[in-house]
Amino acid sequence: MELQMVNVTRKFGEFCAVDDLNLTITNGVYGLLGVNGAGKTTFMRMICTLLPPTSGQILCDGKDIFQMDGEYRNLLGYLPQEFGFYPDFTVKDYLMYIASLKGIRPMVAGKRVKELLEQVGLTKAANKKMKKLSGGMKRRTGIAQAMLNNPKILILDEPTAGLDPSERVRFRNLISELSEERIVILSTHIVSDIEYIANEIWLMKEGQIVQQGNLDDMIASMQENVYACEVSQADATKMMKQFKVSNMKSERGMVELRIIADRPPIPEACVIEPTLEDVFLYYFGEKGGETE
Ligand SMILES: Nc1ncnc2c1ncn2[C@@H]1O[C@H](COP(=O)(O)OP(=O)(O)OP(=O)(O)O)[C@@H](O)[C@H]1O
Repeated sequence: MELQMVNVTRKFGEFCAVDDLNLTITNGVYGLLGVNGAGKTTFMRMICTLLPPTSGQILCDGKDIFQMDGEYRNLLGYLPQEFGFYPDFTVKDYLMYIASLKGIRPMVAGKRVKELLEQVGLTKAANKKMKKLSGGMKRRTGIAQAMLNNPKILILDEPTAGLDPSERVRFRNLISELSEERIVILSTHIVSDIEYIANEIWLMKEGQIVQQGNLDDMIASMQENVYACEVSQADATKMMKQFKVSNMKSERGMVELRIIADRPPIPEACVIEPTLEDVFLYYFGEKGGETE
């Protein structure tokens, strides 16, 4: 399976939300990382045929997805940022209902729902009402509905938003498990989600992919170093204005700073190994601790 984006652009009036994207996507997990408003949802809605590009084409194994119609939708599973459900439906009824909307026969659907409830760890909650579920359980139900038709392309828009750390880890593991033999594209602005599970990372800024590759490629693309140093509170305040500070931690009256810069911020600073969070700040952050 291959998805190809060829000069894909989406404008809203004069505003360009997605700007001339060219990507070739094969099986694997792709992490779309960007600040709010970067164009992630617009990008995903186009791949799901919910929004046509203003210009350019999206091809699935060489065929235009907007012309494939039902054939393409059968290949697709989508978990939107906010997914609608009837609060009084039980988890099982909700999944059976979505299965019927997807045209899955009741006999097949019953078996599939059972399998998926098992896979997402919701067997015991099958008869719980949707309104009684925790945030993590709701998201797991959301992923189960996206997986009903065993899609070859799975699109997850901010799947871990609002989850607590243990739910987030559990959800990440689930996504990794589901990623065998399919294309999974997930968007987030939570760096660690991507760091752990994406084979390829796309950094999106103002509608463009400014950098793509695996974690090592991302780190290698940085033209600056990451430095660690320990300074007084007064110096830390000054340095915050001067440099991109990716972390600060106060300890024993001193402040440990993690700084992204093209030169040592102070002579004693030592170079340390960058993380994806540093890369994110390198591309998106500003000096003075402000981010876009
Ligand atoms: N229907 C629309 N009409 C006008 N502008 C839109 C529309 N949809 C999106 N935009 C604009 O396009 C830009 C990209 O929006 P998009 O929702 O794709 O970003 P995002 O990266 O998903 O952000 P977030 O993380 O906040 O969801 C934003 O500036 C948004 O205001």
